Amino acid sequence: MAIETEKLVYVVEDSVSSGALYCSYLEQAGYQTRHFTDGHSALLGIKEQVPDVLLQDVCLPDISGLEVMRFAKERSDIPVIIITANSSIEIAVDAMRLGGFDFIEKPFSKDRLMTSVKSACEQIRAEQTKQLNQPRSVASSGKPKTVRDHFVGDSVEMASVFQLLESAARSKASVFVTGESGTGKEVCAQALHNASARAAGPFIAINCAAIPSELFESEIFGHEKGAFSGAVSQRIGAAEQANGGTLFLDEICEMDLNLQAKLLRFLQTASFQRVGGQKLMHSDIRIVCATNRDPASDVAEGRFREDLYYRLNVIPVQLPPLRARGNDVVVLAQYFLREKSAANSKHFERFTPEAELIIKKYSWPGNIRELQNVLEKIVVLHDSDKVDESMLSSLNDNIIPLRNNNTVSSAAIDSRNNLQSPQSGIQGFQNIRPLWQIEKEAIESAIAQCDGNIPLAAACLGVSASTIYRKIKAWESGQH
Ligand SMILES: Nc1ncnc2c1ncn2[C@@H]1O[C@H](COP(=O)(O)OP(=O)(O)OP(=O)(O)O)[C@@H](O)[C@H]1O
Repeated sequence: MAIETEKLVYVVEDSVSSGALYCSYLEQAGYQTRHFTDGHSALLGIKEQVPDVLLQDVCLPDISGLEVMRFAKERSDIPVIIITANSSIEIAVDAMRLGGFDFIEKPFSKDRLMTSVKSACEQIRAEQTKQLNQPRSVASSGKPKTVRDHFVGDSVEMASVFQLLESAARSKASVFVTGESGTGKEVCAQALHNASARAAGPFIAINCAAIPSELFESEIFGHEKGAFSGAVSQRIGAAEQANGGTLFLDEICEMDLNLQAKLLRFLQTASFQRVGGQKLMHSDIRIVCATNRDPASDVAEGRFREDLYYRLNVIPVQLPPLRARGNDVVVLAQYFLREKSAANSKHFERFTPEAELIIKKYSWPGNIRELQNVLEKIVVLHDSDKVDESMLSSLNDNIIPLRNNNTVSSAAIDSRNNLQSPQSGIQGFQNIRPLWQIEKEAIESAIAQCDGNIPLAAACLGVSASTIYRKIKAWESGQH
């Protein structure tokens, strides 16, 4: 408490009355404040003394708010909270990408303002603690904690991802992770959380594809006892559980439009009500969301709200597929081989050069999850110190080998393009069944063998449970 009450906050807001109001809220909570009504006087003030936190409007009468932010950040990497009107939200998003800490939209409540400033002060405190502890942690662990610690692989292709995550870790900005299934989107969200000032807080993950739409609101915002039939006791939702930490919303594009509106309101106000509740609750969370779809086309087709997408996509992170990560595939294969070998008391140590070549050439449509599963199977089924070509024969049966790192063989593409619709059948090939039918049967058989346990069936099939839920949904709606 003592640290927060000593903090100096500069308020840069051209409206005299609004600025005075923000200052009075802050002073009531014990912060010291200075109010500037234009950009130039703010620059002079910063030159004289850099504040601990800068709270600033992006639209100023003389210069751009971004210039004030840049000027302050050149002197000291302080948290900058951007105030924005709905019409200037694009500038606010740019400011976040340039290192802003948080942005709040006018009109906002006192609570929204105080939550943001408090969270900025917590970030300062966490950074100070990190700096104090660094010599000790460097000595004990060999290097300070970064997002890279949670990822195996160090390809050039991933370097820009790491850089983006490192800067995102220092703010409260929403992060939108896209990438094919199994590329490590959840690993990414967890890494971001662990490297941020919120690391000591909770990390709550929700899979939007796995929750029936009628339970979704309660899952995120909780409910009061008796709110609906079946609500036998009060339930704390994910938004409340994640207070002070990170809420990871996986498969966000599966979220129902109705709930998207509620999530948007929550992002704008940082407040919500439990289902059936009257009380306005507040929660200070960072949202990380992910999808393996193309969110922009979901927006274009009206399945995803554009305004929500805008707020979530402040820091976009695109995870490259495994086949585009250069030598990472070999590094990851070696890592999983050692890990699975130790877990199964086996003695695998390496790959033969031929096996390594197959691993490099395979397209890995299931990405890292598939690689992990293939190696686990090999370790369980064989006893040796090396993985050879024969152990990877299942890959040869099922794959379209890559000509080079990123492109599928053009002969394979040509033959696909020449196919007629599977239902129509091609003369002389009636025994060949559509792939979706075979896939559906394989999935249904796995679910039956696992007594209806979809996550277990998904694990056995080497895909995520959300992939199965998505396919079931598609079959139900007559798509495949
Ligand atoms: N760089 C990495 N290093 C080590 N393990 C990884 C890495 N990336 C992913 N994994 C592992 O691969 C598996 C899949 O990762 P994750 O669940 O994060 O993928 P995803 O992209 O979220 O998948 P989906 O879209 O299907 O939900 C997990 O077991 C994860 O631990």
